[in-house]
Amino acid sequence: MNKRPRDDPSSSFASAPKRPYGAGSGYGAQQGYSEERSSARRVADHYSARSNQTLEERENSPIIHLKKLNNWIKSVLIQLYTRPGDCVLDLACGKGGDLIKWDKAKVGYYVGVDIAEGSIKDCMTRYNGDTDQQRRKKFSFPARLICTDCYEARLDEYLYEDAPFDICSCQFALHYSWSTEARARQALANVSALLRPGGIFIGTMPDANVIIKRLRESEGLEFGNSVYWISFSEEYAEKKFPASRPFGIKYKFHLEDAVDCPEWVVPFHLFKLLAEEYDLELVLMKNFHEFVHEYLQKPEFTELMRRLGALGDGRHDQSTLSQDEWEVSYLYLAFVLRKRGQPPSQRRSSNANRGKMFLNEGDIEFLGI
Ligand SMILES: C[S@@+](CC[C@H](N)C(=O)[O-])C[C@H]1O[C@@H](n2cnc3c(N)ncnc32)[C@H](O)[C@@H]1O
Repeated sequence: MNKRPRDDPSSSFASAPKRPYGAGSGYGAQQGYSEERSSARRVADHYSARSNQTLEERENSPIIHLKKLNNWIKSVLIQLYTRPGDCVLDLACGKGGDLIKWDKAKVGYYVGVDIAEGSIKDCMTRYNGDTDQQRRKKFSFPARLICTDCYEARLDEYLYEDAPFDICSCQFALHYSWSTEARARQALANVSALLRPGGIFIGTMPDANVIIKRLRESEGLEFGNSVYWISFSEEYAEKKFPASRPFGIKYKFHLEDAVDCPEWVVPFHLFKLLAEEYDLELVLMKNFHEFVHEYLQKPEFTELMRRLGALGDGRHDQSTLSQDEWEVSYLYLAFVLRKRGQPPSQRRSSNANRGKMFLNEGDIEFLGI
C-alpha cells in the first residue's frame, strides 16, 4: 500500500472571491429546479432499489475490502467524537449500516433520516434486530426513522422536540446536497439548527481536489479503474471550475456493487466557508489515505482494523484491499465540524419518552416537502 503525496489543494479550483455564493446570488437555486428534484429522485430510486445483500454476497463483492475500510473510517470517527448517552442525528442513514457502531459507542438516542424508502425500511429491520443475516441482540437505544429529502426539508421544524442533538453524522452523502446553493444551505442550516452549542458534525464525502486533478490528468472527460469510473459531461470540456459557480457541478459515478448515480462536486474550501456562515467551524479534514495512515498508528484502531479485516494482519491473514480499491479510497475525505458556542452545563436528563425500542413500518415517518 503506497502512501500518495497529498495533491495541492489549491490547484483544482480558482481561488475563492470573498462571498462567491453570498446570500441572494441564488446560483443554481431557481435554475433547473425541477431537474434537480428529478436528480434527487434518481438518487433515491437508485438507493431504494439496492436490496440487502446476504453475508455471502457481501463477502464476494469486488470491493469488500473497500467497504471494510470505509466502515473502519466511520467507526474511528464515531469513537473519537461520541460520548456515552449522546443523542445522534444520522442524516442519509441508508440501511442503518452504522447502527452497530453507534451501539458500541453507547449512544442514548438515535434519529435516522433518508430519502430512500427501501433503505429506511431496511434500516428499521436492522434496528429491530431480525435480519436473516444477523440475529443479534436488540440495540440498547430508542430510535426514530424519517423518510425525507434532508437537503430540502426544514428538519428543525419537524424535530424541534428532539433537539438539540450532541452529534450529527452524514456519511457518504453530503455531496448530494451540492446540486444547488439552496440545497447545500438547507443541509447546513438543518445541522446547525439541530446541534447543541459545541455539538459535533462528522462526515465523509468525495474529495473534490482529487476528482478534479484526476479529470485534468485524463485525456477525455472520463477516468477510473477496474472498480469505478467517473464521467463528466461536455459542459466541462475545458476542465475549468470557477469558484463563482461552485454548485451543480454534476458527474456520473459508478462504483462496482455499490453506486451508479449522479453526484456533485463539493469544493471543500468553499464548503468550509459556507459552513462558517451556519456557525459550524472546521475541526478536521483529511483525505482517506492520510486518515488511514494517521489513525492506523493508534493501537486501539489498529486492533479494530484487524477485526474488520480491511487490510489483513500481514501475517496469517494476507488478504487486503486491491490497488484499485485503494485508489477509490483516495477519492474520499473525512471531515469534522463543531457548532460554535459553549456546551450547556447540564445534559438532557432522559431519553425515556423519545423514540421507540421496536419500530413497525407504520412508525416510519414520511415527511413531505
Ligand atoms: C452511499 S449511501 C450511504 C448510507 C449511509 N450513510 C452509510 O454510510 O452506510 C448514500 C445515502 O444517501 C441517501 N441520500 C441521498 N440523497 C439524500 C437526500 N437528499 N436526503 C436524504 N438522504 C439522501 C441515499 O438514499 C443513501 O442511503
